[in-house]
Amino acid sequence: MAAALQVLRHLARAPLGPLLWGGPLARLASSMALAEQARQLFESTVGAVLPGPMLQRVLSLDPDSGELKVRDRSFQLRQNVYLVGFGKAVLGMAAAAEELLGQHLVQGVISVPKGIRAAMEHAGKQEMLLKPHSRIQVFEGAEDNLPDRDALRAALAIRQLAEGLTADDLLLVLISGGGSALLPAPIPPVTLEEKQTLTKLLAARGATIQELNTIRKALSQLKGGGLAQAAYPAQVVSLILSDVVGDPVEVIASGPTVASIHSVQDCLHILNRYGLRAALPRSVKTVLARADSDPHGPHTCGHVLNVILGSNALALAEAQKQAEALGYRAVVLSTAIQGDVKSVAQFYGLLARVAGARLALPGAGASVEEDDRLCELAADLQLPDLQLKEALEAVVGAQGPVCLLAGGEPTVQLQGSGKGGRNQELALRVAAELGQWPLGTVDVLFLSGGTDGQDGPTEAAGAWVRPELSSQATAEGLDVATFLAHNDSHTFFCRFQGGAHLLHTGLTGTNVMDAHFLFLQPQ
Ligand SMILES: Nc1ncnc2c1ncn2[C@@H]1O[C@H](COP(=O)(O)OP(=O)(O)OP(=O)(O)O)[C@@H](O)[C@H]1O
Ligand SMILES: O=C(O)[C@H](O)CO
Repeated sequence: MAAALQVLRHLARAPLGPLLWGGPLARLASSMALAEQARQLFESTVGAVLPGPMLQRVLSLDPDSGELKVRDRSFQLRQNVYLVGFGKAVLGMAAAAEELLGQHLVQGVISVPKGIRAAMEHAGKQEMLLKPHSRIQVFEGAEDNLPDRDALRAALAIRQLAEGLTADDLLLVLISGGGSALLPAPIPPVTLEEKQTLTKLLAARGATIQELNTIRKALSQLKGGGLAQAAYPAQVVSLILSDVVGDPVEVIASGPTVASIHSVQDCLHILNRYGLRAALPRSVKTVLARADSDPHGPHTCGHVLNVILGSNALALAEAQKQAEALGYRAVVLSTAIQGDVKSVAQFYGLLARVAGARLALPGAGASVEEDDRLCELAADLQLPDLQLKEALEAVVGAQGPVCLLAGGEPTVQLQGSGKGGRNQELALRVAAELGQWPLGTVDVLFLSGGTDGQDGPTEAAGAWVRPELSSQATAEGLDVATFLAHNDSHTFFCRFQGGAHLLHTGLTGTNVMDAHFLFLQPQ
């Protein structure tokens, strides 16, 4: 990485190319207010992964022959399709699937978050709702993303439907983030309450989603390939909307149609790591001990086709196209942003400084120390797909407005009892970082938004900030550091300039993690 920056320092001092800034595209870019462009770009990002368009990209049905195409695979339909689904985005996915399948759909059961139908109705999003005489039965449950009795009822109805299928049937499985909590079917004698407690403890102690879902799979009848097994010998097609970095089908919603490859030893390591092994309920120990000597071995899933329908990468690819159409030089930095929100904010703050300096003074750039520090921050975050060198090269070559795009899911270690979400907290922390640097003649805006439209337990999707935010807030009597110390970013943004920096979309009906945009515009 340090070598990459040496090259960039050289590039930064190279003679200027033709001056593009001031051309027609750039004029278009400057004609709309930057904040409005950021908002519109976020909407386009979400629009690319809405259930309807996503399904239509992957599925097509020939109404005459009844041939269903799923990417390059074909299935002959003869009113033999059943549908199950679980996840935060599944209501809209089911509506789109029912519309497409028509009379071929015999019956369906879906498990979706409590209150989602009322919220979609309230927002006037008819396309996210099932038609009045739908063949799909809807269960709502898992309030606060935790498995509950309602979700258990849904899971049992889904299992029953799957178990009744024959070799002539096709089961369409719709999966999205939040699916684990919406499909709880603990293996007896583990109870729902015991599973809920273990899940909560693991999450509170900082277990990753990979670790959490490894444990969930070991204790569940339907996760880790159990649903596919229940549906055998029917053919199974799973359509998956990814909310996990890297789109691992075995992790998303705990992979109900993907054979689990984890051993009991893997589970014990995880439970040890979080200090939970000693206090395990007897039932959990019994199920783990039984799994070790299971004569049937892991579930086999040869009758299953798993397809990723949509992801953060797909959403950002659309954002990149839209930003370019607005006259920006747009680069996708990473779709795997993870790590503590403080480190992520430091990274974006310094990135703005380093990139801004290159844009303002193409022959000079930032200091060697700043370049090196940026590399260190990037290395600490361990982002497998980071395109830092490419992004900085693009800045040097742009000589006009630049938009750096990224996605993922940073984590917030909650210390205060304030109201916020990881996107609003990230935006506020980035504002505090930006306030430290003299960015001179470059206009900077950073936006962070959750693609599901709800950031933490707030009504906002996220927020956008500029370098002058901290000083403007001080003038309004608001101290950014105090709000951050209490994880109170939402309260801050509600008060600051009357809430003008909040990103409000309402529930979007989709969910592919978060999107981050960094805009840099020479003045
Ligand atoms: N006061 C707060 N400040 C900052 N972050 C918070 C606060 N309260 C909750 N959070 C964060 O919000 C997240 C939970 O909210 P949310 O439901 O949007 O995320 P999620 O469960 O990961 O779902 P999704 O991935 O679908 O967005 C957690 O990451 C949590 O740390
Ligand atoms: O449901 C889950 O397990 C998480 O949202 C990850 O997909």
